[in-house]
Amino acid sequence: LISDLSEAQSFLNDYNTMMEVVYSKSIKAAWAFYTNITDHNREVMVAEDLYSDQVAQQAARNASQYNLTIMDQTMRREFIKIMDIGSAAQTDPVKQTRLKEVLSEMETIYSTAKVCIGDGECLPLEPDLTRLFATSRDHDVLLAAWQGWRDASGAKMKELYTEFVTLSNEALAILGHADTGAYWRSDYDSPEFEEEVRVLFEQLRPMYEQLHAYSRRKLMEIYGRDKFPESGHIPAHLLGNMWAQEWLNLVDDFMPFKGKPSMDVTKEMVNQGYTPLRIFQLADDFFGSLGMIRMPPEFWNGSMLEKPTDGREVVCHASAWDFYNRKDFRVQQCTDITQSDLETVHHEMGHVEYFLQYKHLPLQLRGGANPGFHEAVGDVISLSVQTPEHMKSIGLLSTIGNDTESDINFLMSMALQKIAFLPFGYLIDQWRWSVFRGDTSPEEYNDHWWDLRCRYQGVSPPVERSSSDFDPGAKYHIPANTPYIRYFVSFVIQFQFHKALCNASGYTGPLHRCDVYNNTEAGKVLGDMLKLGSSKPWTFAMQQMTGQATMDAQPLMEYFEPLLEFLRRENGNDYGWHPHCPTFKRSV
Ligand SMILES: O=C(CCC(O)(O)[C@H](Cc1ccccc1)NC(=O)c1ccccc1)N[C@@H](Cc1c[nH]c2ccccc12)C(=O)O
Ligand SMILES: [Zn+2]
Repeated sequence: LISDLSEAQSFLNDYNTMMEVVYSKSIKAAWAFYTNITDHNREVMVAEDLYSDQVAQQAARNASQYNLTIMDQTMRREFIKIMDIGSAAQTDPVKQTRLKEVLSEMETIYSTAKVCIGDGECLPLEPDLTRLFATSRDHDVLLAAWQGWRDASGAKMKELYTEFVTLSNEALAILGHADTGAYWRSDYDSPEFEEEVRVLFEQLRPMYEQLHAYSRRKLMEIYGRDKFPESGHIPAHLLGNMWAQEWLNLVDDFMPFKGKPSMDVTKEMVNQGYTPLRIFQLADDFFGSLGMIRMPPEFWNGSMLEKPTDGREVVCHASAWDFYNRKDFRVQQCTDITQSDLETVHHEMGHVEYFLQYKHLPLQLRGGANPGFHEAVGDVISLSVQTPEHMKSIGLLSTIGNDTESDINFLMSMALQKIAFLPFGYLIDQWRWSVFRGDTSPEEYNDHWWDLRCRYQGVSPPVERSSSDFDPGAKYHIPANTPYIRYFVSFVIQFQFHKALCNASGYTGPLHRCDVYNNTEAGKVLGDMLKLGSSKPWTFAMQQMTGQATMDAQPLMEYFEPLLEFLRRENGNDYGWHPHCPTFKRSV
């Protein structure tokens, strides 16, 4: 083994120079495909990816010649990351090509899926079906869209997903990973990670149960009790979202105290002629107010901020892009003028702020402290933006009610985004981890999915499901093969971060009314954490920013405490649901 540190350092320098060129070329090909889905662009992307995999394989082989024991922590960390190349480890060209083709085919099916309704009109997910779920209160229309979407997306990719699981596990086994899920969990540096997130979920479950009970009661008033199963579940198509993952669109129906200003600023944004560009400029202004890095010209010139109108098929699910050349940083989003997309814009820009803050680091250290950190950055900013104070200061809210009732209304709008999401954020990778480790066979894919949905989310299928359905495939992250527990982690730690920034800014009021806009002390605390990238274990970054080294649900519970009290009073003993899905009465 080579035990010369200067040689190891020059290997790293050469590696960075070479891989910046290789990766940015491969990412440019991916961008071309995501912003214009054609067979040609897909083939070019697959070919570029195969090439960069081979270069990564060679670099990993070279890196394994060096003696890690003589290196400092950061250099050793960099070498370990260079050697852990994930699914790029597959050296069989047929299998490697097939793996990439299967993934790009599933991504294409999902991103071009449409639901054809009556008069030959076929609706895509964004913006049409998303708007329909936000605005329609027609049970049958929602059911047709819910079922149609699953027929057009998930049902079309069950065989492909089955093939993907085998190919992915095989590739990762070459590096010694037990399965794909084990590889994904290794990003959190803790062998007890599964247990840690289970404990967090159990801590937060009672709060979700209270919100679920309140929501169920409100929905029964709208749709009639006969539309709800005896088991206590809420039918999955009635929560204002294609996956029932966030319920913000129901805020006006769910508002506890009527007669107060609506917490849904979507109408106001439309009335004021908001454009996608203006929403991005608003988010950019917030980062600037914290003394953090604003988006560079390349961002504004290169990004795709709205769905093209030239008939091109694009991947509309939002994404942020680091081209690993320290110059090009972009967002791709089919931005609609809604409050939900106002959040997503801040979420995506949070990814880019992280890119900008760590771009000075060697390539392998340009990543989140852990994947949950990357997902939390934009959401922390959004917690300040959504306060009534901030909404009023940007002219999207007319009056701020400081009375208890207005406060509860505001907390309800936040709970419909953050509390509603928790079981969904938790269950997706419970399902995937069990598939990757072989505990769930392809015949069981859909049944296990609904078992988790009924058990943890208290949501049931509105129509009977069959084994030819593949409902997990109707959610972007499954065909896109993007891990999901990162969002559950983010929804917990973003409140720890929010509390740390509020403390740093000298704020002493209730956590849910804190707005750190214009506060450069808060910006410094956040920026200093982002600058670490993945150069240190995430516990170090957490300790530096919040004073403790663990994930902790306490700040989230503190934030929502006043609402929980209200919900417990409202619900009394009328809460909870049967862990198993309701059975469908066979029509005789
Ligand atoms: O998927 C997203 C946002 C998209 C993303 O920014 O997380 C994107 C997903 C993606 C990953 C890989 C390829 C393509 C898309 N992640 C990134 O762009 C990204 C970029 C760099 C580092 C890490 C992530 N949000 C999730 C979770 C979520 C629901 N509601 C929310 C509200 C606010 C924030 C997140 C959510 C969802 O829509 O279900
Ligand atoms: Zn994200």
